[in-house]
Amino acid sequence: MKDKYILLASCKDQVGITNLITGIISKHGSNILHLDHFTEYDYDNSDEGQLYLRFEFEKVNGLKAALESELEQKNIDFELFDSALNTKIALFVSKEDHAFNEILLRVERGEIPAEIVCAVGNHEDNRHFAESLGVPFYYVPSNEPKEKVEEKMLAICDDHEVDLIVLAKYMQILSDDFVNHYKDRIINIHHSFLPSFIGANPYKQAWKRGVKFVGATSHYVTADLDEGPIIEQNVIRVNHRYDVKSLKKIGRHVEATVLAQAVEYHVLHKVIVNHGNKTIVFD
Ligand SMILES: Nc1nc2c(c(=O)[nH]1)N[C@@H](CN(C=O)c1ccc(C(=O)N[C@@H](CCC(=O)O)C(=O)O)cc1)CN2
Repeated sequence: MKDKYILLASCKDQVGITNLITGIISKHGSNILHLDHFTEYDYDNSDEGQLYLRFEFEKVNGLKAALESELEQKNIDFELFDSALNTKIALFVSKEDHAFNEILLRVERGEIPAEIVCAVGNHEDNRHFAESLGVPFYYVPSNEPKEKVEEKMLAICDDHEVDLIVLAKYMQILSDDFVNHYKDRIINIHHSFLPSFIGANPYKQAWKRGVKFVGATSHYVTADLDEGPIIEQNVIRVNHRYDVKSLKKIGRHVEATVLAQAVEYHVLHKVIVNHGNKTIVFD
């Protein structure tokens, strides 16, 4: 497949933006391969809408610079990605392996177009599987002050030029400083259908509540625990016969697939985080 650019753009909704961008692309002789757009009007203030756009188009000399110049002049927020450059992922894990293995295997199979450059664990349990796939595993125990633990993890991520951190059931809360290093570039899998059951032990909370569905939510990580912009969710039916152990068992499959789908959306550059702590996930 030919290399291409992916453009994510957003601005105040107004006539002519799509025409402006398609005009620049076409003027450089590039073929538009995909185009998607969405306009959101505030529920309380229907006067001002926000336009979100996603383009895929052929790489052509001079086009990147021309687009960057024009979009900056027009105060359009944008990110321009080169499909030839794979996202570098750091996988963080504690003890549970289901989400960790799912991401490793999907990248290994080429189903998720990315490169897992390292794994970081606060337990040694998942070292063997990571190293069996050639992924360096760094053991960073969390029995030291959080600041020291995170200093080590940031250094590992810097050394590997990490673009995206994926928390595959990593069960330590990251500090504001750490999260700010990777704004909208840390994806977590929470083992409940948020906003239900935030925090620790969501399956125990769900069992006590007598729910008829359990679920999982993948979201960008912010300083507010489990409150970040939601990328993907799913649920599975349960009933009164499920104890907490059974809920956890059936939930593992949902957690792994929801996280994998969220990571795939991100590395395909299909996600825009809007100002309202929500996401637009393009087709
Ligand atoms: N800054 C953030 N860090 C993390 C988030 C997040 O949303 N923001 N998600 C968690 C994962 N997680 C739920 O999905 C989660 C993990 C652990 C706990 C928790 O309370 N753990 C310990 C305390 C650990 C600590 O103090 O570091 C506990 O059980 O008491 C709650 C939710 C990953 N990090």
